[in-house]
Amino acid sequence: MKHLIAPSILAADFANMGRDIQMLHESNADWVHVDVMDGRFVPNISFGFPVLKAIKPLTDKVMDCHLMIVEPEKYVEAFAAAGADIITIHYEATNHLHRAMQQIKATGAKAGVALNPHTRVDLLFDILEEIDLVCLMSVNPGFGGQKFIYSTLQKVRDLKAEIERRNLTTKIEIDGGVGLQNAEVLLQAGADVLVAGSAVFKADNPKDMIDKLKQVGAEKVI
Ligand SMILES: O=C(CO)[C@@H](O)[C@H](O)COP(=O)(O)O
Repeated sequence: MKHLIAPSILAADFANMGRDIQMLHESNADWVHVDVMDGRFVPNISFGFPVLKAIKPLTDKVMDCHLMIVEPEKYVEAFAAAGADIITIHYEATNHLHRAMQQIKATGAKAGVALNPHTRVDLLFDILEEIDLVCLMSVNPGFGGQKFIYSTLQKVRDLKAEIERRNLTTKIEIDGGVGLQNAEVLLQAGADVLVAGSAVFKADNPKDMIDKLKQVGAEKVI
């Protein structure tokens, strides 16, 4: 499968969000990555489902919602109703991951799990069949513009090997510090989706940067 690019609107200009979504709509981006932060699970507050609801009608791109919030189960239906196509919750934020995956899928959305940099990928293996997307955090969640944590690479390889061994369709998404400097090595390790915030929105030409990230075409070898 050709890899997908999901620009993170955490790095967009919040005063011109409509303009930035229009830019993504016209671009070759595959998904729009929506980072929801509550000031409790992470030490930052971004935006919630009212913003998702406002941007949803502006594009038909997949809305990839990453909930960095405590008690995510309380808000799954609200995010689905606001237009989330993928709802990703944190492993570290729930005691009932299997049930939460079922809850998300019951809304019609795809179900994702995000792992903080310190959380082992094998903790997901018992319920991997239930997970549509694993988002491996390659920075500590909460802020854009951080440095990529290189130990993520081995996690990508280990997870990819397990997904292929079991012939599953679970996608691997990498989130944090991703750009042209590490896209190729991430794809070689087995990544399917690259989230890029600063790399896209701080570029002189964001649409060109999206094209460049899409063109990184390494053969996947594990
Ligand atoms: O979830 C997060 C941060 O918590 C990410 O989605 C960042 O928004 C990615 O930003 P860059 O590292 O690409 O600037």
